[in-house]
Amino acid sequence: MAAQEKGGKPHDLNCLTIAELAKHAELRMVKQTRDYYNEGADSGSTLLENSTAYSKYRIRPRVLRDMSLIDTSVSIWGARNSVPIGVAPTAMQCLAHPDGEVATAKACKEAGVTMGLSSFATSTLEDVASGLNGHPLVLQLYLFEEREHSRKLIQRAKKAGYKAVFLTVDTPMLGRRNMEIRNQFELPKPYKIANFVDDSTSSASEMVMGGSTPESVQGEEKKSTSTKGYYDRKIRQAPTGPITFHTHAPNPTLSWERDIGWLKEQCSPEMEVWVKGIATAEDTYLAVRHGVDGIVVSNHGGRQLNGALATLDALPEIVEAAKGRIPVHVDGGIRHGTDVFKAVALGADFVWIGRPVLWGLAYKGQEGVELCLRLLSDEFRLCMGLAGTVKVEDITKEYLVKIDKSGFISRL
Ligand SMILES: Cc1cc2nc3c(=O)[nH]c(=O)nc-3n(C[C@H](O)[C@H](O)[C@H](O)COP(=O)(O)O)c2cc1C
Ligand SMILES: CC(C)CC(=O)C(=O)O
Repeated sequence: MAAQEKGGKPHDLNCLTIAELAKHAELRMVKQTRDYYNEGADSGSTLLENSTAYSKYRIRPRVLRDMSLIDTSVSIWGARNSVPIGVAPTAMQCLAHPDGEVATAKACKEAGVTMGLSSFATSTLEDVASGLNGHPLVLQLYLFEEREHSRKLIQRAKKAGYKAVFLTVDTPMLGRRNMEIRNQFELPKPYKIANFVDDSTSSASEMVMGGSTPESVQGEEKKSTSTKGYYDRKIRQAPTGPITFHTHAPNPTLSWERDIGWLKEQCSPEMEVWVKGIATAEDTYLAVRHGVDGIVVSNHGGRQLNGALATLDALPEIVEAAKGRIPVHVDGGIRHGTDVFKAVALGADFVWIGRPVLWGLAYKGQEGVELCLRLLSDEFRLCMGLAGTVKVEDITKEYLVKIDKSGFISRL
């Protein structure tokens, strides 16, 4: 069902909001995928609070300003992004739709937004980049203990024209996701963790989750062809989380001192180095001191440390600590154009969207991702217009108030 929106693409009358998109997607995903995509760690309280934090703020709209020429775009990595919104890296998108990350990338190009590709994508980074003609892409990295895997991946990303790497720093071990454990998550055939399929240093193309017990580690041993060192590692990793993925396991040894310098050397000069998963002012100072190019305030969509602060609540101290020296992006719980406005008003330069994109992909492949991005972009544009802001730079904390539990309203 479709109706023509004035001057734009047709509305999908079955799906006018991200909440409706989530419902459509739910019907199209098998249980294992739905649980993997939608779950948070432990009780899911951080997952929930990432979204509800937005309702603590209300907008102070200004009126009688000429709103006929609104510019929602921002500059990022030398290109114009149509809105301050990017697609966050999320693993294994072929679970949502057979076209997976390639469809997401095409939708991003169509919408004029940047895409983040997960290291654990089910499409190769080259397939995702091909045909995008320089449209900005960033590669999310898990820096493995075996540096060779990461080094190769970085070289490939440089060659394919990726603009930056996002080192994920909130995952020294995997958060506890109980539904994954219960479902004994397994990446179904024929899908592969595509970036490592041809990696001769390991056999990292299969993935099993849900194995936090020594028994399930043993279970996977039967499926694997890897070396003894690999099993040693898995056994060492096993009690720390519900996920095991061959030699490419979460790396508990990551540190500012040893790893950031190494990563910068590997990426320089073609790609910037960002860290994704910053949640405090203290780590923001360290990020600046270690020369990273930017940070993403993130708690991994509530999938890692449950009980961590909602990202919107963490944002102000981080913006203050960064003092404009490096860009500050944020993700987590963004489901409305007004959420994007509020995050920008609190000092974020840019926001990233995770699950809604997966829902779009599950709903209608590339078309569904385009729909997701269009809904958020249209809502953001409308919010800017109704709040009285013509350019993204106009959106400041002057446009927000905070409302506490008893209804007390304070200016920021
Ligand atoms: C299914 C799923 C897979 C994810 N995979 C990765 C990943 O491979 N690497 C990473 O850094 N973050 C990953 N994330 C976290 C996202 O990049 C992002 O931080 C989070 O989804 C933002 O929250 P939102 O889903 O509420 O928008 C994943 C999130 C989901 C939901
Ligand atoms: C393969 C996983 C480690 C991907 C991830 O980051 C996630 O599921 O949150």
